[in-house]
Amino acid sequence: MEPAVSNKCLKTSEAEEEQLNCGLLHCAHLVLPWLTSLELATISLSCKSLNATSKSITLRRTLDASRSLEKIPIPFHNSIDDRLYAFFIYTPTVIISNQHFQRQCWGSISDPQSVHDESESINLVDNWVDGVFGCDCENCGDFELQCPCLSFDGLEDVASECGPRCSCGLECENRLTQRGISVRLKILRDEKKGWGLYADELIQEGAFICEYAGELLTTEEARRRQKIYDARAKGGRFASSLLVVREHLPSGNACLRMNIDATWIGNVARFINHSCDGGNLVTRLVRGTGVMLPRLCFYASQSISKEEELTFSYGDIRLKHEGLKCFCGSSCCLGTLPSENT
Ligand SMILES: C[S@@+](CC[C@H](N)C(=O)[O-])C[C@H]1O[C@@H](n2cnc3c(N)ncnc32)[C@H](O)[C@@H]1O
Repeated sequence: MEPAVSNKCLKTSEAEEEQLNCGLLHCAHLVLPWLTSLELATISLSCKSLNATSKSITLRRTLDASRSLEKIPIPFHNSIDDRLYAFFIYTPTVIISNQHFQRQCWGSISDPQSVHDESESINLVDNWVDGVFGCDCENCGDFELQCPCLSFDGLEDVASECGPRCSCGLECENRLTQRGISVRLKILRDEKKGWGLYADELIQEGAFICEYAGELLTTEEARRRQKIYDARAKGGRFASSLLVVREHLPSGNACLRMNIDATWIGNVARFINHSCDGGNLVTRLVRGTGVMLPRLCFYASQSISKEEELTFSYGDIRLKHEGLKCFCGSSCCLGTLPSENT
């Protein structure tokens, strides 16, 4: 009789163990997508099942840098080294700097809706100007009817769109940049420049590519971070993405300054590398009617073929003596990347 009793005990404990493993695996699927790449790599060493879960999360991360926050997935490809993807928090548009927003679910097998729900809690910049009302056109795209939001002031680097108080919806023809990325892109690794953004289809001249999204910083905070980034860049293997946008009046005086840092929180524009010849992109400040801050948007300055890298000029000024080496490869390359005092 005795062996039968112990067999029964054994069966119960095996069943319990299986149940425990199932529970652990379920927890792992919920928790691991919230980890950074380093944390994920560390935990994957602990046991076989966590290793397998980490691998499937990593694979899903490489397939879409935008975590389904854009309409079209934007994959990573790397044939240079062992980095499978770049880790950062994704935001499709500019957000107010938020020290508390440090984690985002990425690579989960569950519905990507979880990222959408969570992104709604991101502090988006939605700054309305009091007393400004929007248009009430039936069709803003009808050129004859002249939507008042389509003001043309003759400046090529400024554009206007319908805003939050207009009666039209997101499908309005005059809200192109608000609908997000609609061209196929991919992120490739280069031996000298690190990650870069590439066309994954033929892109027509003038097409909207993406906004430069990131954390909106005060000038004081931008200066503090730039010092840290400069020190880290000297050690190699660190790329920062802090952009200072200055809008100038026709007199030449600056009237607006925005500091956008996409180093930790941003979108795929953070992968656009510099080219001394100006590259194939132009930037334009896009203002929505009744919205205080414009958004910096990239457009194709020429037709861009599939597999071509998307680049623009970071500027003309080179103030830092030990500037980073430039590998843009253009015939007019100046040898170092532009650098200004933030
Ligand atoms: C906005 S990020 C671009 C994405 C970056 N390559 C990465 O791996 O994340 C800017 C950084 O990319 C690198 N970079 C951009 N353009 C470059 C170029 N023409 N030559 C060398 N490095 C470049 C520099 O490290 C620069 O600080």
